[in-house]
Amino acid sequence: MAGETIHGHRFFIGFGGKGANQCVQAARMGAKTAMVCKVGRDVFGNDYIQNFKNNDISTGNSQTVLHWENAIVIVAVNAKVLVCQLEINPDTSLQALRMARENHVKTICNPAPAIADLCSDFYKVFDVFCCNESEAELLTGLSVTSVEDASQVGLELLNKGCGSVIVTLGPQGCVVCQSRNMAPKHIPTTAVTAADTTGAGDSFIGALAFYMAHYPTMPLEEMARRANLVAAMSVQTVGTQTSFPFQKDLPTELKVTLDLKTTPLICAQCPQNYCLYNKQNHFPGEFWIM
Ligand SMILES: Nc1ncnc2c1ncn2[C@@H]1O[C@H](COP(=O)(O)OP(=O)(O)OP(=O)(O)O)[C@@H](O)[C@H]1O
Repeated sequence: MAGETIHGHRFFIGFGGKGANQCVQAARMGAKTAMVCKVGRDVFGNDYIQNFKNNDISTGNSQTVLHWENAIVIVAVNAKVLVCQLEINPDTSLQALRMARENHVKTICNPAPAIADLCSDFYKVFDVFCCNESEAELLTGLSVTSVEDASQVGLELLNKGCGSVIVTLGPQGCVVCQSRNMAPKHIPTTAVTAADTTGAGDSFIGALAFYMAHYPTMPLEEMARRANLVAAMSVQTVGTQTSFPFQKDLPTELKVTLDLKTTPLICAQCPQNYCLYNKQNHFPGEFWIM
């Protein structure tokens, strides 16, 4: 009842915010990451920034502020991938996405928390639009309860101007739609025993950002398949950031061996210099540096 004092059984504070979670997951996969944000100049803000540092995330473009004020921050764009959400003023995200595009930086837009009347420009300024079922519903007005529904909203989002769309579907994985191949593709995930699915979407996006940065030529479906598997690992442990796997926890198939980054692996089975990391995931025409 409202106003009633009751006994709690557990108290837990964890770091969050979608952007922060996604950044932490990408960093744990091995990506060089930076977070651009403002936090309050207080104990929570300090701990928040320290958490980024603990995860090897650069905070040089983040600020602690006493009073919330608006400022235009021009960040020299020197990144492979930019990930934006709608947790800040959408105009700011839109501007950042435009700047990234002008500077040939790949972009992921995660329209969360979703707003029904998202400016139509939004659908045109990023490379990948990644949303969950409820966000997809709010943005399109179509209900999403199945793979078929997700395929339908994916196509609807392509009609709004998106180049590539991923709709995540919890234990059913995700659906990928691309304007250059209008057939939606369902990418299932492995069945796991979920302990806590909070933050699964952020783990998925962090992993996706990592693959986009490290394997720019990998097909989006393959990135989504791998991101599914990383997110599936995260749901097996309680907590949000605390459940996100590190590179060392990943099965070999999902790993990038960073010290081999400059050593191309040549595929002996191919007539050309294809790089083969895993025989199951071989994409002719690509040269991967692992
Ligand atoms: N029970 C599960 N089993 C396996 N994988 C899961 C499960 N739940 C989520 N996932 C993985 O996580 C991805 C994102 O999940 P979901 O669609 O639930 O995102 P979300 O609703 O944004 O999550 P959240 O809001 O909790 O961060 C899925 O595409 C899938 O890869």
